[in-house]
Amino acid sequence: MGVFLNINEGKWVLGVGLAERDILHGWRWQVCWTVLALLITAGLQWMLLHYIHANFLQRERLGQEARQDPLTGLANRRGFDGRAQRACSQALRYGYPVSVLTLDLDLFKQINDSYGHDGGDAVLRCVAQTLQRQLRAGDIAARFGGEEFVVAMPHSGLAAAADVAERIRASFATQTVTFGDRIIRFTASFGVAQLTAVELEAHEGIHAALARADQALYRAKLEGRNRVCTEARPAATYQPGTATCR
Ligand SMILES: Nc1nc2c(ncn2[C@@H]2O[C@H](COP(=O)(O)OP(=O)(O)OP(=O)(O)O)[C@@H](O)[C@H]2O)c(=O)[nH]1
Repeated sequence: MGVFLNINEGKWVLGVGLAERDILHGWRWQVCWTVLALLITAGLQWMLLHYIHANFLQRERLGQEARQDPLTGLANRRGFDGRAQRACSQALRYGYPVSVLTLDLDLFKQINDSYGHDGGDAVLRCVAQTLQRQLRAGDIAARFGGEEFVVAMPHSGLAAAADVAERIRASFATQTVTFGDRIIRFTASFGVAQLTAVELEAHEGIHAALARADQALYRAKLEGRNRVCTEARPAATYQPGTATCR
């Protein structure tokens, strides 16, 4: 509080008011508290956002792991199903074909027996890498377990898919896996089938085509392995039980 006396042209003027220091004293504290409160709020918000982000990333990672084969990094059955289903819906909508191939390594037990489980695993990783190199970006490759792999190929009819399978087969047959100071050679057998219009439309129709590809694969094994077999007829008129090999 301040008292001011002003003598002006013989008149006395008395003024009473707060000193500048008193006014600013409260104001400064208010600013300090406000800034502190803002900083605390911002810190809490940052911590909350950080927690939500970390939680989101963890969920994403767990979801990814649930859809991925840990050995090869390819999709597992669950990952394949989701992506293949979407690919079939798109194919149906835009009117293009989808084919599938299944592949199974030949005499893989012998590889495990000769080079151990780690040697076998090295071959499985090599298979996955070769598939990723040979396939188009829109193709969906997966490991269903053991030495069994599948690929869904949007935009590929039966003949085109068989060509892709043949290219992969040839690639396997000529490449080697270096395991320590040893060289592992391997081959695989392939079955190929094209989804029918009904299968494209049906929920999980791709599994019917995979079953036909498996029948063709079985023929490939019977006929001597290291070969590609396709279902025998165009997908629209296919009767189960027939397959051609090359
Ligand atoms: N290294 C390794 N081996 C596996 C894995 N999963 C399954 N196997 C092995 O794969 C082998 C499959 O053998 P089989 O089903 O007899 O088939 P195959 O020897 O390939 O013979 P064909 O299919 O008739 O050519 C078994 O020895 C399994 O133990 C895996 O994740 N890693």
